[in-house]
Amino acid sequence: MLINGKEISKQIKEDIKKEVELLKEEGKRIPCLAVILIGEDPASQVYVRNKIRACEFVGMKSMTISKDASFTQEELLALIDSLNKNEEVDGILVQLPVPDHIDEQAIIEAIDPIKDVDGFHPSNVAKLVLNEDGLVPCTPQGMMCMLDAINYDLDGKEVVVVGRSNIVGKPVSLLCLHRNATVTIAHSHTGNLRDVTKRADVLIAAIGKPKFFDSSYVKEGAVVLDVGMNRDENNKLCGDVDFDDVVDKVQAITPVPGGVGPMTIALLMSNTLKSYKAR
Ligand SMILES: Nc1nc(=O)c2c([nH]1)NC[C@@H]1CN(c3ccc(C(=O)N[C@@H](CCC(=O)O)C(=O)O)cc3)C=[N+]21
Repeated sequence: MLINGKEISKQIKEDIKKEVELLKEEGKRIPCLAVILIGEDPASQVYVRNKIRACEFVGMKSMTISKDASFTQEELLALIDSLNKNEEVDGILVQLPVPDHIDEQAIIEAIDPIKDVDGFHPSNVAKLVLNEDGLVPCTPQGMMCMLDAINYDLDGKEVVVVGRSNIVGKPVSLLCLHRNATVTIAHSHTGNLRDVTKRADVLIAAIGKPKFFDSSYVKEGAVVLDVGMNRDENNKLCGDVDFDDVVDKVQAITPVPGGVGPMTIALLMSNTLKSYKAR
């Protein structure tokens, strides 16, 4: 079974669109997302454009603030401060990665946690660890929605997450744990990775290596969620999973493109609406 992220994300955005339309009918203020892009990375420009397009689809306002790569950390902190204070702005997203001369963690911590639609601020991270209500990173949330879409119950299941980033690996592990899965986090220092991943009822691939996981890494009947966003030898978009090799062995799998990526954007809209309501 193919888990169609494009379709599931469309449904989520349709629901948000209805909520925003209701706000408009009631004469209320419209939710607004501010996206900051530093530098000219072409991939980042594509993602930011997709985010703005999603705002238009759901009827939200958006602000794109593009600065060239020489923009300083002090200037960026001042910009974030002004957006924190701007009553019209509900969500603030600084597109990552930022140039080397900017301290990423300092930027994340400068964003008002109530406007932190990425869910990367330490106070939102703490809430996630404690299973309290807060803003949760978009990609991990999107993956939970994909499991919900196929009615997959994580309770008692073995989940193996490969990758330990703050953006994907760690938060998705916590979400699975909170649904009573047995969670293993594997990474570049894991010995016998194949032995670990072959135990997985749910395999979450988030290492950034094109087509790394072939069928020898996957248990028969597993569910595979592919977070990879890579280019293959023909410069075609591909995931961390060798889709063609794995597809016949699994219960369900997410494609790339059209899988986790579109879900990330839909959940960004959802987080922006959540920030709006909280404010
Ligand atoms: N502060 C911050 N927040 C992020 O959420 C964030 C970020 N920085 N930096 C970069 C990564 C990457 N990311 C993607 C979102 C959507 C697609 C997406 O829509 N992908 C399409 C294909 C897009 C294409 O054609 O290239 C798909 O998979 O079907 C991909 C990648 C968000 N990120």
